[in-house]
Amino acid sequence: MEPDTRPEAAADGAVVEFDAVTKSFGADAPALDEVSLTARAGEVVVLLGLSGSGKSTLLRHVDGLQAPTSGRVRVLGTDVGAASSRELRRLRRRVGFVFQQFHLVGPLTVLENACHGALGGLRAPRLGLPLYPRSVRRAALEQLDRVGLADRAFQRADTLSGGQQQRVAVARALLQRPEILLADEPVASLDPESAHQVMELIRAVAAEERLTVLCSLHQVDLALSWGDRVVGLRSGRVVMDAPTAGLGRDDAMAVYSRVGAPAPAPAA
Ligand SMILES: Nc1ncnc2c1ncn2[C@@H]1O[C@H](COP(=O)(O)OP(=O)(O)OP(=O)(O)O)[C@@H](O)[C@H]1O
Repeated sequence: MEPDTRPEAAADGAVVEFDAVTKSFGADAPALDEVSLTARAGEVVVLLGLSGSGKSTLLRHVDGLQAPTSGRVRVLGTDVGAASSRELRRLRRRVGFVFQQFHLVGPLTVLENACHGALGGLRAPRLGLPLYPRSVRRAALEQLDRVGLADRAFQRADTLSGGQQQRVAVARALLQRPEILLADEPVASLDPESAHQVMELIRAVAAEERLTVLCSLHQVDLALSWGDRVVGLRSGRVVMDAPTAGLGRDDAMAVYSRVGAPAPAPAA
């Protein structure tokens, strides 16, 4: 039998590995301080922490938008700090990103916004829906169907509700056929019902595609409902790393206590 030479196939199934990662911006206290964590294929990891605790910085290291000051980040077999710009571009094609503010192009149709998920794999920029290959348009429609919005395909994106726009952003990310999905406070701008729908959708696609999800949230209840694991950050340090099964709301809330207050210890 041929040996499995795929670089991403770590023996323990780890697809994201942070090893003593510190990220400093100038003379300020580091945004990430000796962070070590692992995410495995198909795992939904929720990041909790106060504003400024380092959640976005951590996510930006996973798709190589930022490189560590020290320590090592390894994602799908790529050492992010040592990768060439070509290797980083290749990595980013395998990592989808969903943002709090959706980042759709409002005047364009829902379908064209979904098609943007294919841009990383196309040779030239596409201006206008007809310039996308038919296969891309078909795949984008399938993803819109999956998020329940196929009937809105030819509507302007900015005429949709916030929850619907975020579902379009998920469809756009899925068009990339990512192996990792990063979500930076994806439901912070949504009402509770829409937030629930978006988290349910992310959870469902993670299960169907064995996607690894890293998602920052401010809502502890959503974290406990939808995550497999909670990683708590405080001032750039991991102060909690625990499975959600058996984790109580008060345990998770301890992440938000101020410096000096006790918090659950990181998992061994
Ligand atoms: N490009 C940058 N230049 C300088 N400082 C930065 C930069 N990016 C982040 N920081 C700092 O790093 C720290 C962590 O920021 P980060 O955005 O990662 O926190 P966060 O937990 O995602 O916050 P929020 O919940 O408000 O989004 C903050 O002190 C922030 O000011």
